[in-house]
Amino acid sequence: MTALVHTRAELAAARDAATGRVAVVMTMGALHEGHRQLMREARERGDFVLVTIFVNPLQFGPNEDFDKYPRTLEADLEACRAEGVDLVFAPDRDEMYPGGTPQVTLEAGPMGTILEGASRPGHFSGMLTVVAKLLLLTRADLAFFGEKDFQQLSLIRRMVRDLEIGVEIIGVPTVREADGLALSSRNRYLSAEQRQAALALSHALREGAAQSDAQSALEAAGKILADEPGVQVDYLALTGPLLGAPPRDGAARLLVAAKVGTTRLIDNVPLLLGNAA
Ligand SMILES: Nc1ncnc2c1ncn2[C@@H]1O[C@H](COP(=O)(O)OP(=O)(O)OP(=O)(O)O)[C@@H](O)[C@H]1O
Ligand SMILES: CC(C)(CO)[C@@H](O)C(=O)[O-]
Ligand code: BAL
Repeated sequence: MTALVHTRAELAAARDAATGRVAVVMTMGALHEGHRQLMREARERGDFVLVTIFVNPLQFGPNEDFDKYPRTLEADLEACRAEGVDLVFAPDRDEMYPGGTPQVTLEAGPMGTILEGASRPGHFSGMLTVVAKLLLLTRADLAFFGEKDFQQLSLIRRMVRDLEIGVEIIGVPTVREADGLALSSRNRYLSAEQRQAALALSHALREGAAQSDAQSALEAAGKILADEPGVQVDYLALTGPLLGAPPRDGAARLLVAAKVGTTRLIDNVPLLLGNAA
C-alpha cells in the first residue's frame, strides 16, 4: 500500500512509524522509467521506500519553465504504487517553505559555478537547499539520484561529505529510450521533429565514448552535434577535477547540454578511453 501525505506533520508521523532502512527518491514528478529505476533500486536496498514529489521554485531561474513544468500527481501515484513505494510526500510550496522564500540557503561553491551552474545561476544553491531540507525531513538512511544529472549528483555527494550528513548517496545509471535518448521529464516538451533532433545528444556521446583519447572524444562528439541544425549546444565538456572523484566506474565523463527549440536537455556518458567497446 502506497500512502500519500502532503504535510510535514504527516511525514514525520509516518517516518516515526517506519522500521529498518529508509530509502528516499527525490523527484519533481512527471515520473518516467528513469525515476522508476531509482525506485526499484531503493526497494532493493531499503526497507521503507519514500518518494518525494516537489517542483522546487528555488532551483528555477526567472526565465525557466517552473510554471509549465508538468504536474501529473495521479499518474505519478500509479507509478509509485506499481513499484511498491511505501510513502509519497508531495508538499505544496507553503509546506516546504513556510516562511516564504528562505533567507538562509546553501552555497554550492566552485563546483556550482561551472557547466550547468554557469548557464543556470542559483540553480544548484536552490537544488542543494531543498535536498538538504528533504534529507532532514525524511531522515533517510539511503538516497538515490540519477547519473543523468551528473553534476547534481556530484554536488549532493560533496554536500553530504562537507556537512557530515549521515546518509548514503547512491548514483543510478541513466535510463534511455531504445534509440538512446536519455529519459527526462522535459522530453515531453519536444515535438516529433525536435525529438528526432535531440537524438544527436546521445549519438554524439556514444561516438565520443568510442574514441581512444579525450581530444578525439570531444572532436567526434562535437562534429555530430554541429551537423544537427535543430540542436544549439550550450556546452560539450569532459569532467574536470572540480566534479570530484571519478564515479563508481572510475571513468571520466563526457557531458553535453543543448537547447532543442526552447527545451534545454542534458546528458552524459562515462569515457572508458583506450578500452571502449
Ligand atoms: N533517465 C534517467 N535515468 C536515471 N535517473 C534519472 C533519469 N532522469 C531523471 N533521473 C533522476 O530522477 C531524479 C529526479 O529527477 P527529475 O524529477 O528532475 O526528473 P528529470 O527527468 O531529470 O526531469 P527534468 O527533465 O526536469 O530534468 C534525479 O535524481 C534524476 O537524476
Ligand atoms: C533532486 C531534486 C528532486 C531536487 O529538487 C531535483 O533537482 C531533481 O528532480 O533532480
Ligand atoms: N533534473 C534536475 C532538476 C532541474 O533541472 O531543475
